[in-house]
Amino acid sequence: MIARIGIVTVSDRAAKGLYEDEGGPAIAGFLDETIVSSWQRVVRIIPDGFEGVRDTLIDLADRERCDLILTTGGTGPAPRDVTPEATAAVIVKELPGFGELMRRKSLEQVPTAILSRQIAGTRGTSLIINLPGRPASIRLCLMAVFPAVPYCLDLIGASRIDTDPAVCAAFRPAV
Ligand SMILES: Nc1ncnc2c1ncn2[C@@H]1O[C@H](COP(=O)(O)OP(=O)(O)OP(=O)(O)O)[C@@H](O)[C@H]1O
Ligand SMILES: Nc1nc2c(c(=O)[nH]1)N[C@H]1C(S)=C(S)[C@@H](COP(=O)(O)O)O[C@H]1N2
Repeated sequence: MIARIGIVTVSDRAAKGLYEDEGGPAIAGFLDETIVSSWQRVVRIIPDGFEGVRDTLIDLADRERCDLILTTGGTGPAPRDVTPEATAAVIVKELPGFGELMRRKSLEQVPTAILSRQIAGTRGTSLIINLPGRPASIRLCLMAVFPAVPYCLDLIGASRIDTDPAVCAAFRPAV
């Protein structure tokens, strides 16, 4: 099966068209550069808000059958930042290591990295990962965690993805 990857920008202003979304294209650019096997993208740009983010994640996981879903935005402490809450409502198993590692790497870039409450987890055969809203954070965060993503997809029965080791070497423990 060809892997399907959901790319979700959660931003009030990008959803209204007040600025052009740079987060979704930054995620897609990383994936284009990194993944050498075939994959299909499913793109959404939605405003902040619990129900909208929750329903989008459920739609991408259960109906669109996305193997991997990457969100950007809405992870901070502002009142409308509820992407982690919506993600927590949708996942069955949390994978705390993803958020821990992304925050640790981001802290080398900005002290405000601790303000991101980004989480990750699985729902059926989908892996969902939150990224901060700042487009500059996306490559850094994905470079940190992506080596573990293909094996995680193997373990949950999702479609296989292969990466270019020159960009980001996937680690699959020998069996
Ligand atoms: N999708 C995006 N495209 C381009 N720039 C973005 C995007 N999301 C965030 N940014 C930039 O990063 C900054 C911090 O992102 P944050 O998610 O906190 O935005 P925000 O203030 O909550 O507003 P909004 O939800 O309307 O994007 C924004 O002020 C904006 O400059
Ligand atoms: N790598 C990286 N991580 C980062 C940032 C950044 O600029 N680079 N911004 C931080 C800031 S200022 C905030 S408020 C939080 C949450 O951002 P979000 O609400 O846009 O998701 O992410 C943090 N993580």
